[in-house]
Amino acid sequence: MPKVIVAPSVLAADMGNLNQECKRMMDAGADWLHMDVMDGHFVPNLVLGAPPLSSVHKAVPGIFMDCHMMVTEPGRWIKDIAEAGGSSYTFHLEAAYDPLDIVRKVKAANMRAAVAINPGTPTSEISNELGESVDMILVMTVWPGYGGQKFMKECMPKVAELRARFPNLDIEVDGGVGPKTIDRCADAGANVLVAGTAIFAAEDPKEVISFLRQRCEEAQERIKAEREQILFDPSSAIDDEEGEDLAALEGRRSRAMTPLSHPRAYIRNLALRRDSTASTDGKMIKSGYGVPSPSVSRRGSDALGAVGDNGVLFNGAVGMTPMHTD
Ligand SMILES: O=C(CO)[C@H](O)[C@H](O)COP(=O)(O)O
Repeated sequence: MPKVIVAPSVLAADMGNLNQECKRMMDAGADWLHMDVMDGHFVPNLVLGAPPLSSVHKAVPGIFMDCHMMVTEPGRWIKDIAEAGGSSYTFHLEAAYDPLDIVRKVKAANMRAAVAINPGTPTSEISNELGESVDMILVMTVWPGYGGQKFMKECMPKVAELRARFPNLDIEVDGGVGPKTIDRCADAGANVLVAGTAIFAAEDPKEVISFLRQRCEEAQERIKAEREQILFDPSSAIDDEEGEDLAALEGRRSRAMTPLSHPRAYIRNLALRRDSTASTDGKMIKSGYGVPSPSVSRRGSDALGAVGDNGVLFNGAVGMTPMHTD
């Protein structure tokens, strides 16, 4: 799993002292600073732009500015943000006419390229080509525009699905992330954690940053260990949260397992499917809940739907899993 990165969101900073606020976060152990840029059109708020970012870049040595562009014309600001010292440029998929072209331009400007999706945008909108061309995907866990909103846990299946498709990609979550919600994010597979209010308003930001990092690293270790155990002994894939095993779940599609209802078991079983598929060397691709489809060739499965990283079939086996709403 990729390295855990904690990025305080400056939306919750004292904007009149932005340079000082960013230094304060770096001293508290932040890896990146998440710079929210809003144009008043894509979101109903107006915040930041290249000049203040340039000032921060000059005043805070070694800062990594993770620029989240909540703007209607994402291609328009690439040069300005690069010249201001931006390290990463995240544009919204909803605002992009040609996302791959934006990615090319961002990389040509020597920044990391990332794409963001709003709570209402499904992961199916992110093509394999786009996912493989970016350095990071940002899954918004609130509707963008304002800090201090309630974390939307219903966005976690999207994180889990993207983690399964792109095992080594940075996956960022932003909105309502903090000590109370970190476990959901970490269990779903997020590794870049943006938190505004939870860090800036804390009495001890250092403590919050290290808590978020620690919980996420622990989840990564747990997922890795569980995955190794499954590879060693596939029959151990018992859902310890509900006491149900894979075989039982297969016969009960109407109460499907989802990342939200059974987060740890869901990720374990995605890994199991991925690895057992990979081990057949492309001769057999599994679909649904571990049901082999020997007649589906790699070419044939491409026609049915996308084959994700390591051969996971995304013709709906994961993406269209009925949601468990209770
Ligand atoms: O992009 C954002 C809002 O559009 C912010 O980064 C986000 O809301 C962080 O703030 P908080 O942690 O207080 O929710």
